[in-house]
Amino acid sequence: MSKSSLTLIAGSEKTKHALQEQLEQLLGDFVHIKSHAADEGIPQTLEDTIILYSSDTAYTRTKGMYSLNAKKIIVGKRTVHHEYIDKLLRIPEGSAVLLVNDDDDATNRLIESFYQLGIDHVQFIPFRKGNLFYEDVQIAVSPGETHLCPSYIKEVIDIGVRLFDMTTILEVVECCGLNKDISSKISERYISNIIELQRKLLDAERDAKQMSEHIQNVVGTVDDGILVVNQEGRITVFNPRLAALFHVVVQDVVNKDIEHVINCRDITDFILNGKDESKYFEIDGVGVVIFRLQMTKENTIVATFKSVHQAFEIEKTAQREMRNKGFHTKYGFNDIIGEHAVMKERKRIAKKLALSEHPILIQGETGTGKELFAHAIHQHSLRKNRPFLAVNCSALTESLLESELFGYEEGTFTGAQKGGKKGLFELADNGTIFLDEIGDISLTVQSHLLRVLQEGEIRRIGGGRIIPINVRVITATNKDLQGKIRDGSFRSDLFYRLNVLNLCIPPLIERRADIPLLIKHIITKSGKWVKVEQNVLEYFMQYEWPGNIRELKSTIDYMLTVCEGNVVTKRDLPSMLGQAGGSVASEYTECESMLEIRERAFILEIIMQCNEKGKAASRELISSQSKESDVVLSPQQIRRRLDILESEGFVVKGRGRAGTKITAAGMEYLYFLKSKRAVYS
Ligand SMILES: Nc1ncnc2c1ncn2[C@@H]1O[C@H](COP(=O)(O)OP(=O)(O)OP(=O)(O)O)[C@@H](O)[C@H]1O
Repeated sequence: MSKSSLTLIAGSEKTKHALQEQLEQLLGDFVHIKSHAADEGIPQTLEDTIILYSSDTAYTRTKGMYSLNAKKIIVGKRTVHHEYIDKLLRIPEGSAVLLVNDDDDATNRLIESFYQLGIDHVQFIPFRKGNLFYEDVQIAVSPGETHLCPSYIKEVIDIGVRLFDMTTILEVVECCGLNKDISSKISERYISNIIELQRKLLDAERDAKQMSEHIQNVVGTVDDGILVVNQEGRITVFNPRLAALFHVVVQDVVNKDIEHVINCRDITDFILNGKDESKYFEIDGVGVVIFRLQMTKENTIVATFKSVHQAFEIEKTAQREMRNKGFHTKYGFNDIIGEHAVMKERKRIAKKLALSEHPILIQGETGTGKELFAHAIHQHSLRKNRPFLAVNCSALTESLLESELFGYEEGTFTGAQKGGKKGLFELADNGTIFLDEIGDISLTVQSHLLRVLQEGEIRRIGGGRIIPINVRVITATNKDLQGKIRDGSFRSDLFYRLNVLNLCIPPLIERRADIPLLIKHIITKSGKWVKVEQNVLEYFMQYEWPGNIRELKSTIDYMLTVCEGNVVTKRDLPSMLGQAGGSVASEYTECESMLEIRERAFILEIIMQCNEKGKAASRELISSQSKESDVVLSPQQIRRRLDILESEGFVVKGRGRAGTKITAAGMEYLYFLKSKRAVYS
């Protein structure tokens, strides 16, 4: 079959090329195509099977210029090149868009065809020659006539030459008398171009989806709660951390109105309309600071929820750094929780005592916070920038305590450090020394200490050199010192030296109203976002707390470790609560001494902390941490103790680098040891 023939007549050369290319691509295999542009001049005689005009304008502009002999004349209809539709759809909704073409009629027709194509999210304004300013217009669109655009317009989208639409192509196919197979092949070619665009759009959509999933995953790993709301107050981002805080499921809250999800007016008001950058809130007893950021360009608000615990952690790291450089206090009066009138009064008095230079004796039951007060007093004193050194007198043997306190000269005893060692009194010079459990020191150490206090100078063990010292002494005990004086185990002259100022800390049962506050404080510091069931609280309010706040703290720590989900229930109570001072000890092998209790508790505590962080608890790690505590243990000593703990079923030792793990029985035992330690006397 011989090829049909077609002549294309276009207005401009540029249009001619673009349309010739389109026709070649679609019909070139079956139709012979020639083309002319009015710009270049058209032959006097045009003779062909089909004469195809690029547009109405091309037809009316050229029709008298030549003699015409054709079987069929077609005036083509054109539409936006599919590749540009995507660009047009990306113009922000509601924008005013100037449509620039070289002919007013063509401009109007183009606008009409845009609307018909469904590109109606913007408002098209027709360009008129001679009118160079269009108010509020920042974007222009032009089918290849961009040189006509007013120069102030920032963004010009060139949609290129528009191509023949499907109906024009089908009309040509019909006139050429091509068989069905060929005509369907041609329409498939036309459609495949559109499918290609669709594919690109799908690719872009998939990329965007992947990117959004990636961002979701990143947001999911962040330790802070993240919330984003759009201008209508609907939630667009709500990360899992936040879902845990509000006890909701992420999928259920995205796209919901923020006020339906967070039903605390103060919080939603702050997020939506707050003037400050950040604000503190309590959400189900958890202290958080919300930081808000208004993203004006995107019309969204981003709120980050930071746990107060993190702030504590940062502070702790900073304090650790400080301590590495010198010896500093860890706590101030603000760390002592207690709103009960007696506590308030004790804090007021302690602040006054802090400012004097005299020794202070702090008395109170075990775990009432005596050490905490000692720290706070130093921090409030004029010596606050000088060292603060604490020593637990009951944890050391007599000779070790002496050498720790007063130091020794080189060669004093086997194993003594080369060059001798400074004692804590020397190290604390111009600062404060805190002697905890002073009631437990031997008569020998008592007389040594008395001499130091009377003379204001020390002599290292094994040395003759006198070293003047300027140290303020704070002591603490849970023992009845007067009773000890009566039975001759404590020197009265030392007592009067130490007890110049006296502070008595009340036990927890005398200030039960502080229990909820303390619970909240302990949970917040643990970093867990959980709630405590009302009946647990009621139980806590009735319990005697012989180990005071230390016992309360270790009970809550235990419950936080074993509880499931976000609520601490009565099920999580340690089975031994209330029996700490009672007969339960018979369940476990009796510890020989307070030191053994401390050692076992220390080792188990470190293992539990490591396990919680997913780290391996090696002997070396436990040993190195022990150096910073009041139980110093070598890796060999730890090995022996771990063997015993394993034989008792409290730990499981891993091979190689796996480290040791605490068992559930071990956790209960740890709790028991802590409470035992608390009531031990
Ligand atoms: N008022 C309080 N506010 C917050 N935490 C407290 C308070 N009192 C005690 N604690 C916490 O309880 C635990 C025991 O406190 P501390 O060691 O100061 O007690 P203590 O009276 O010195 O005990 P002991 O007589 O056994 O040496 C610590 O973890 C401490 O931080």
